[in-house]
Amino acid sequence: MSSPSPDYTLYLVTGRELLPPGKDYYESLNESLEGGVTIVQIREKNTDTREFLEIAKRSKEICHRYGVPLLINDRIDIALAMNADGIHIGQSDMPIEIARKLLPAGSIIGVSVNTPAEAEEVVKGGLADYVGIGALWATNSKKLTSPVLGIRGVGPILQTLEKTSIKAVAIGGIKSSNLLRSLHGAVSPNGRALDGIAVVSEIVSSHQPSVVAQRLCQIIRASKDQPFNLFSRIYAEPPTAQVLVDSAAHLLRSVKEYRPLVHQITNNVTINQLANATLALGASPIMATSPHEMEDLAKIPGALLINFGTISDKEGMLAAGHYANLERKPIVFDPVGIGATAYRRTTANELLNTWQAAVIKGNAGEIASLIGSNEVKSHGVDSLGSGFSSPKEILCALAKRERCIIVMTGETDYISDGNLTVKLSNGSALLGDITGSGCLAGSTVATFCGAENKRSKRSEPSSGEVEGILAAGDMFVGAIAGVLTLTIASELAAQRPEVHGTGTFLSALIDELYNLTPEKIIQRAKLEVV
Ligand SMILES: Cc1ncc(COP(=O)(O)OP(=O)(O)O)c(N)n1
Ligand SMILES: Cc1nc(C(=O)O)sc1CCOP(=O)(O)O
Ligand SMILES: [Mg+2]
Repeated sequence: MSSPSPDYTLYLVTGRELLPPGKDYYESLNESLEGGVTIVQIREKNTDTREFLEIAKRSKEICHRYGVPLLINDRIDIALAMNADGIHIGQSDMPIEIARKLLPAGSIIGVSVNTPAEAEEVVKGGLADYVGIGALWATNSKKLTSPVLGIRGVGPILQTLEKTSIKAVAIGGIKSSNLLRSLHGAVSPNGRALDGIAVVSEIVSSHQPSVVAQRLCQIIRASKDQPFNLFSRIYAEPPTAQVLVDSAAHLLRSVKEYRPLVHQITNNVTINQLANATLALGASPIMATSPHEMEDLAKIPGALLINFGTISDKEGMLAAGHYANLERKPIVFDPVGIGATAYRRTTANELLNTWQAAVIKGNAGEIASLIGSNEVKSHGVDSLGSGFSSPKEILCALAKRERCIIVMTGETDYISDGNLTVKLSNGSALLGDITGSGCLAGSTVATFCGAENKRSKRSEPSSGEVEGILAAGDMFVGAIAGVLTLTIASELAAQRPEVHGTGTFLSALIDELYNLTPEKIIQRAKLEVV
């Protein structure tokens, strides 16, 4: 019977050159294992064979005290000489066919991959136990010969493994600070996630490797326990339209109770409108853009809206999103006009590669550009035509790929978390005649996501439960609430006798947001689960 597959959860690759001054290597290894490291690879790039062999033998003794397998990097001779549990080889190392022949049956063999094609080769060969996918982020611990993948580069590689038993770890620049982002985003479109994370410097360079290892393990195990979509609360059974409307309507009370700070990096066309809409709902807007204050700002409870209408603050957007993920604040991303220019598309990719959005909101043209569909065209920041023939299919696919809630605004609005999709039919035609109605939707969605985040953290869950979630709370309901409040307020505004055009409509709209109540939302909401 073949030996059980190793636990790849927390994969330590050693690097003695990175030890803190005075820290003994064997002590550090022992503490790392105490902290929860589940598999170890000895990586010695500039060590004489005799010394490497000695280190490998002693390391194996220590690892086996914890029942942890010990692998050797590159050097099959060393692995054979000290009867290692396996080896890790890269694309330019000993071919796996020869390694498999030389090593005892049952040895663990891992292969580095940087592209789906390399992963497909591994799958075709059928000889590897796992792949090391890297480099995920930039790293100083190895001179890279292949491009840094970024989060969005891992999914397609995992997709090639979907129907196999080959395990996968990611490696390269993974720290406690980007671990949740890495775990959440590194998933194939069909939900195949990583089996573990490989680190060198985050553990080796620490004076307290057991503390670091323990925390990394806690986060990795918690995120493995989380359902596919880490944002929307997984319902015992699919909620009815009425349950969703009631939840969304009553979230208005949380906005007024918690007055969440809604940090909005937006464009100079609509900034004043968005700030007033946020205030009208009872929340507190801050429109800061400097990257230098994002770390502090992210600590203040609430949510972050990133609307790249004028993309004049990219550095601020990158920093704000990074710290919002760290502080587990929901991020609403509005890729305004993404279909209009190549620069917008590459910037959106860069932003989404750096941080994980809780909600992505766009019109049909922007959604089409994000998912790479030609069915709907963009015209500048607007969308052309009557929309998708199957909006639910498009939104579910995008939600699964981006691992977040997708909001598509238009004459009819759609919201999906990849499993559940709702259609919302409220709204006055005058919304389409004023500037920034789409931007307003992003702002109201961020306002309610911020309130929901605050509400759901009211009773701090056990740390394990929060660890695995990037932004606590039901962002699906937050998104529904944001769209419903804006569209229902627009209907009420359009009916007011003093409204004779877009100018009076806009001020009436802010008034109606100010006077909105849960009852009005429940009474007027036109929402159906599709
Ligand atoms: C787990 C894991 N993944 C990738 C690597 C890199 O291996 P390789 O490409 O052979 O590069 P070197 O480590 O040999 O420089 C790894 N070692 N471990
Ligand atoms: C050993 C190794 N292999 C990589 C790859 O991309 O294959 S990146 C890497 C070094 C990872 O070190 P750190 O965790 O300190 O960034
Ligand atoms: Mg190698």
